[in-house]
Amino acid sequence: MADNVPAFTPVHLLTGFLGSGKTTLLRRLLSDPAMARTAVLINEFGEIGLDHHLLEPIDETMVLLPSGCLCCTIRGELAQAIRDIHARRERGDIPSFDRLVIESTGLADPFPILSTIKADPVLRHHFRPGTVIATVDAVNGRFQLETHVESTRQAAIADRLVLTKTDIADEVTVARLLDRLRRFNPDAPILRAADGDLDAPALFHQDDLASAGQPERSTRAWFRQTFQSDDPVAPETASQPGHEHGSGDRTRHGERIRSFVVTVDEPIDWTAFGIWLTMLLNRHGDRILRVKGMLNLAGEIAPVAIHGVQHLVHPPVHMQAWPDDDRRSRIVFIVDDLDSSLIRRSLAAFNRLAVPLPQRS
Ligand SMILES: Nc1nc2c(ncn2[C@@H]2O[C@H](COP(=O)(O)OP(=O)(O)OP(=O)(O)O)[C@@H](O)[C@H]2O)c(=O)[nH]1
Repeated sequence: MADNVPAFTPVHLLTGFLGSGKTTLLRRLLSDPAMARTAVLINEFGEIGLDHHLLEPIDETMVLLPSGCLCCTIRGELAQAIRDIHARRERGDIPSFDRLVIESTGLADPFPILSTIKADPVLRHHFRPGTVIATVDAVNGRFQLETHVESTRQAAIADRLVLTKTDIADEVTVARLLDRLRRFNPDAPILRAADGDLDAPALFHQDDLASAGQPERSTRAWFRQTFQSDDPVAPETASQPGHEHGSGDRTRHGERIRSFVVTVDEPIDWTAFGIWLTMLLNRHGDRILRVKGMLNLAGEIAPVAIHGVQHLVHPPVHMQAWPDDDRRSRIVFIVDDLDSSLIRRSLAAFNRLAVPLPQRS
């Protein structure tokens, strides 16, 4: 058995709506030496995962879960992945770790993820639920809270809320968002990602030091009470188009929200692409929940990462190197009730570069 393994390893959950800054925050937290002994599980809603590439570097304590959403379609895989990483730690096959962080998809309902750890007969002897951190996008957050119940649940259950993008949001927007957040999560500390002194210990360490069996803190207790009642954001009762609750597998993202990938074989002209993306998000931003990609730009040796969230286009980021031999540009879209062929056609028409793939969903 590996040395210095805590009796109950905390499993922290990093949640937050699509594009709200989970991976950015995780990358920042993992760069803190105090977070060295951390294993990470990443789950993305989409045909191909990019976050593990965007996090670089990757080692064997970082695991990309199968595509699908943790809260519904791949809960079994989550339990299995945690069991696997635990077994590899026990055998000394991977560096030992003191905490596990799960970055969930931006559409995940956090409650079933936490329940998985408690419900699994093996996991509950070695792991315990840790801190739930939810990122909330200061620019898009209010709209997302109003239109997507997943976003409300994520913020409601959080032990800590991290407000992202306050550097590009105006104060009135931020104040309104804070007011709304306080209505359904009155006591979680709210930190701002843009503040330079945001540190990992403030988010995690308190929990890591807690002994097993410590009473759960007030937010989660409040969540449980609330969600046993008929509160509008309760998982048992909430319903909205695109997130269906049936019997059996209780939470499945419905037909409206879908993901697809557009790949482009030839190097892309950045100016043309930038204009196309800006126009696309201007026109359809309400229904394009997320776009992210790794582009092979003409004249660049390494890929460039692009991010869009609804109407917002973030500045492109130059990555250090290609993560594998595939040199195609890959652009992942998560859309709400928008036809993928429209996007494929529009990109193809714009610069005649898009190579359509068969649509998955
Ligand atoms: N200006 C600014 N941009 C931010 C901040 N946090 C994140 N971003 C940008 O927002 C975009 C999305 O960030 P990600 O960290 O990929 O978001 P995510 O929640 O992991 O996205 P999904 O996994 O797709 O749900 C990126 O372009 C980030 O650089 C912030 O505090 N300020």
